[in-house]
Amino acid sequence: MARKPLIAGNWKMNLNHLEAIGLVQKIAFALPEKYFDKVDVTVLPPFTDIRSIQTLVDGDKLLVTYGAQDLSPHDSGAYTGDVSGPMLARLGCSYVVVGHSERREYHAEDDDLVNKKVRAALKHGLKPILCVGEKIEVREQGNHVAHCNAQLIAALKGLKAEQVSEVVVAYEPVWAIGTGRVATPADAQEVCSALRGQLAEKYGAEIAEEVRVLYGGSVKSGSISELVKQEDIDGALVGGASLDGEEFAKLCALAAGGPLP
Ligand SMILES: O=C[C@H](O)COP(=O)(O)O
Repeated sequence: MARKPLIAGNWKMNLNHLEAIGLVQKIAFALPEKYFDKVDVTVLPPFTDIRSIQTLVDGDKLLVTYGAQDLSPHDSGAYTGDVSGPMLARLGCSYVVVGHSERREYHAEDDDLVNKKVRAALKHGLKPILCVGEKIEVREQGNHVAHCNAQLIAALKGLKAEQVSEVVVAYEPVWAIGTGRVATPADAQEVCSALRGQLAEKYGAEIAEEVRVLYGGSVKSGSISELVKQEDIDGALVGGASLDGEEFAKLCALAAGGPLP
């Protein structure tokens, strides 16, 4: 089964709601509708931008979807500062990032919490974009594949096979994030293919064929084509390059197989 590529723009902690509207308009203007047959495009803004993006997307019937960068493992209650799955679902979010290395590092999120967040997302009809990836020391020791497989299996613990088919996996080597040092297509393919292999072993070949596995880490329009040519890479989780509307639209068009708009 051919998987439709997904390009997800993780804005991280950038852009207020007015700037967010401007960026989504730029993307929609630069990327004609025909591209959306061949690539799914989503933006992942800060929470404070989501309502404005929802209004724009709904009002102008844009084909760009949107989501969030994190969610609470809880549905409601006394969890100051948290934002829940039901709240995001009500705002029309399609995706939510879970287990990004920046959350693991700066908010001490462990595999158990990541698992709870994956479950919370699925419970409310949000597709989790589950991030896994190794730090440089792990790669230097040659343990990157085992490390990423272990993160994947821990995050999916207790899920049924049909739930796993809703998950998007993103392989993001920590050493490639925001460094300008993109993994080679072969390095990225090695891990993405191993992750799909793990999914096949645990949940069956059919499910593993359905799951989209993205690569993330310094992806730009100049590197996307070679990455998506790899058998097991179904798109990208893009940070820095997603903040530039024209560059992001170009990247999406190339992931769709071109031509450039
Ligand atoms: O979520 C996105 C990644 O952390 C990649 O960020 P980057 O493209 O700025 O390296």
